Amino acid sequence: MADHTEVMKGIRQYPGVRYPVLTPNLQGFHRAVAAGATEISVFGAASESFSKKNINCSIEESMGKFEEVVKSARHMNIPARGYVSCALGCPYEGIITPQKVTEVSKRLYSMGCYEISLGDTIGVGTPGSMKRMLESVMKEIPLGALAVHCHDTYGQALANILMALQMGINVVDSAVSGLGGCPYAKGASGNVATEDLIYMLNGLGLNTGVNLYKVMEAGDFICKAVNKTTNSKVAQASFRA
Ligand SMILES: CC(C)(COP(=O)([O-])OP(=O)([O-])OC[C@H]1O[C@@H](n2cnc3c(N)ncnc32)[C@H](O)[C@@H]1OP(=O)([O-])[O-])[C@@H](O)C(=O)NCCC(=O)NCCSC(=O)C[C@@](C)(O)CC(=O)[O-]
Repeated sequence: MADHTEVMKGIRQYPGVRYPVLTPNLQGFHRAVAAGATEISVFGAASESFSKKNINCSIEESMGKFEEVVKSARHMNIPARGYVSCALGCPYEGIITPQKVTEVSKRLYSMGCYEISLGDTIGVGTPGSMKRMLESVMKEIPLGALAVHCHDTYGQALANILMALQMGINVVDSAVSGLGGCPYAKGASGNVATEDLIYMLNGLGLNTGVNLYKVMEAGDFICKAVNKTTNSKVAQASFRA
């Protein structure tokens, strides 16, 4: 968390692009706003153990902190997004019930988060568990306020996303080259690669407005910059060709 001020100051922000900043508490919120953030995100979990490991507080304590952040954001007309980590499984507790995910999602939505991103943080989900979890959450939160955030540790991300799309979800988080991953979810790989997601959506005839080739260029650039190899199958296949 400590360097997000530098990141915010270092990026060139384009109109029409959203740059939400992770702010788990008021301190982070004020720092993010001072650095020019125009959207923020609070990030809770459906697992007590992960909440304590990731943000050093219980789920209940985190809700108190998030309420302060979201209230301050609303006063400043800054949109607030909410994440629920471990929505399909926890590295410490294993299976997480859809009811628990729904309970945490409802808390975030009712405090004022405009969208709830349901995170399969360690990528253990399958289309079956994604379906069961979404069936539960969708009973309590409008479809238009839901997103999915799938890590690809077990190679299930695109299948899980397809299940979510077929159930009406139309906001999907991804990361170029499949970079990322949570430092407190041991062994978790990055989010689904944006290149692979765009390739699948294009194949479904869904217009994302995103240029796949430009994403691949960006992926190639950032992998070289951080000395990583891409996790994108589309990029690997395309660069081999
Ligand atoms: C939340 C804390 C800071 C609590 O950490 P803490 O130790 O309970 O906080 P504290 O209030 O005792 O402060 C400790 C130090 O952190 C500083 N501090 C306090 N708050 C902030 C802040 N907001 N931004 C920057 N610095 C902060 C504070 O100033 C102090 O600095 P010191 O005086 O020791 O120099 C810590 O647990 C933390 O940084 N957690 C985040 C870890 C992380 O980056 N996790 C990955 C995020 S992505 C994710 O969670 C999953 C997601 C969203 O991607 C979806 C999914 O895949 O599931």
